[in-house]
Amino acid sequence: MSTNQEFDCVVIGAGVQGSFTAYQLAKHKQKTLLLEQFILPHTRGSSHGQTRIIRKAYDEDFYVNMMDESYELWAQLEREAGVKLYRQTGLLVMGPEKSHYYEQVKNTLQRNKVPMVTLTSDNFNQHIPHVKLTEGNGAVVEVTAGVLYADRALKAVQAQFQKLGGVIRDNEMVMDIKPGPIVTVSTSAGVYRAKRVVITAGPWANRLLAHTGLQLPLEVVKINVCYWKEKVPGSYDVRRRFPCFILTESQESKEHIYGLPSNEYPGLVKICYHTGSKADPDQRDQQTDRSDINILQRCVKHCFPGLIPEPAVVESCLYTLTPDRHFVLDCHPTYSNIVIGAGFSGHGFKFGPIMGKLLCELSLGEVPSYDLSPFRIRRFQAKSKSAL
Ligand SMILES: Cc1cc2nc3c(=O)[nH]c(=O)nc-3n(C[C@H](O)[C@H](O)[C@H](O)COP(=O)(O)OP(=O)(O)OC[C@H]3O[C@@H](n4cnc5c(N)ncnc54)[C@H](O)[C@@H]3O)c2cc1C
Ligand SMILES: O=C(O)[C@@H]1CCCCN1
Repeated sequence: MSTNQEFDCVVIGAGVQGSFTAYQLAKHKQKTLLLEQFILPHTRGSSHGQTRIIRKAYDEDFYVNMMDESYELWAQLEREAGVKLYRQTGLLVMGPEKSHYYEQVKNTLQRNKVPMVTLTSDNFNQHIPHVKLTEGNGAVVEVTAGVLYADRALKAVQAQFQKLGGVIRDNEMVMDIKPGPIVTVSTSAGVYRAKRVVITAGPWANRLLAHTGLQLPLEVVKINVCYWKEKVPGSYDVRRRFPCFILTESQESKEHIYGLPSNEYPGLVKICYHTGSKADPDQRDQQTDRSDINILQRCVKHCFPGLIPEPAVVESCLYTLTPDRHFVLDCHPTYSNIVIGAGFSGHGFKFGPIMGKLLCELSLGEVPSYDLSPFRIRRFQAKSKSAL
């Protein structure tokens, strides 16, 4: 393909958000190019890995409402692609009974009539074996939550995008963006012109936005993705209906600790800490701080007696955090034909299908299907530096 072509839309970044956005644009008959700096599939950004949690257990109604449709869109992709992407496991949410966040999650689930079971200290271990419920903690199970097969999902949505006539060019880094009524996108291999551009560059978002004179208050942190060995094989196995879980906070940690049943690596349970240390996305593995792993070890020792409290495998991933941990879904404040999806703050994968739909709507100048006020750039007013 000549590298001097014109498109209706160029999407920059083939993570889960860019891939679903490109897929939605192609569904809307837009001649779309999806650009990715690395050879696909890769493990350098935020969307890689075998599994992610899908849930409605949030403290905000707007996330629960979006998740209603997101589940439907995940099922639609499963049908179109003929692959299984979702496995229901339930989600165990544990947290201090009286803490604001735990109470908010419980109330939001009840208010939105999300199927859930409230456990007590008396019946907890009948439902959830091999886990210790800390004194003073409450526990609810969100029934329809489960596991998304992340790598498989990326492959599926990118394949559907191509089947719809979409073009993916990977191993092609975007080096410059020249805004205008027709945007010029220069890459390591050529120059493209497009009526509209969507920037879904994950941890590299601010690098790209700099070409448009905009910086957002985003912080990139490295996540140590830890897997812990079962003392008795199968104790925490997805086939024994062990659920995903979130421990909202504890003595050891102010941030969530979360995990999934042993699945992708037989006999190993993925348990991570919901933040990490500041990292440069291109130097991720120079960041060697392991204080998060120490927090996880104390939690595993205290709450998961059936696991060896030393990670058997440690992989890594990146979060791009906004100050309020809500996403950025908006048009560029100066160039309305440049749309931004960024700052997914470690919890955006499950929303991929909805993010694709919303970023596509923004790009086409349509009224978004949901109220995007929690996600608009203006909320950072004092913080976003626009040189223009
Ligand atoms: C360990 C971990 C656990 C998580 N758990 C969950 C979970 O259980 N449930 C959930 O819903 N979410 C979860 N998340 C969050 C979720 O994975 C992310 O929010 C989501 O993947 C972000 O996707 P993205 O497309 O914005 O970013 P990315 O996947 O990073 O995609 C951005 C892409 O842009 C490309 N790019 C950047 N710059 C350029 C350029 N100049 N030219 C071309 N391409 C470029 C990058 O190479 C990358 O492929 C987790 C994240 C991590 C790290
Ligand atoms: O988005 C999620 O569901 C997971 C678990 C909770 C912390 C963020 N990542």
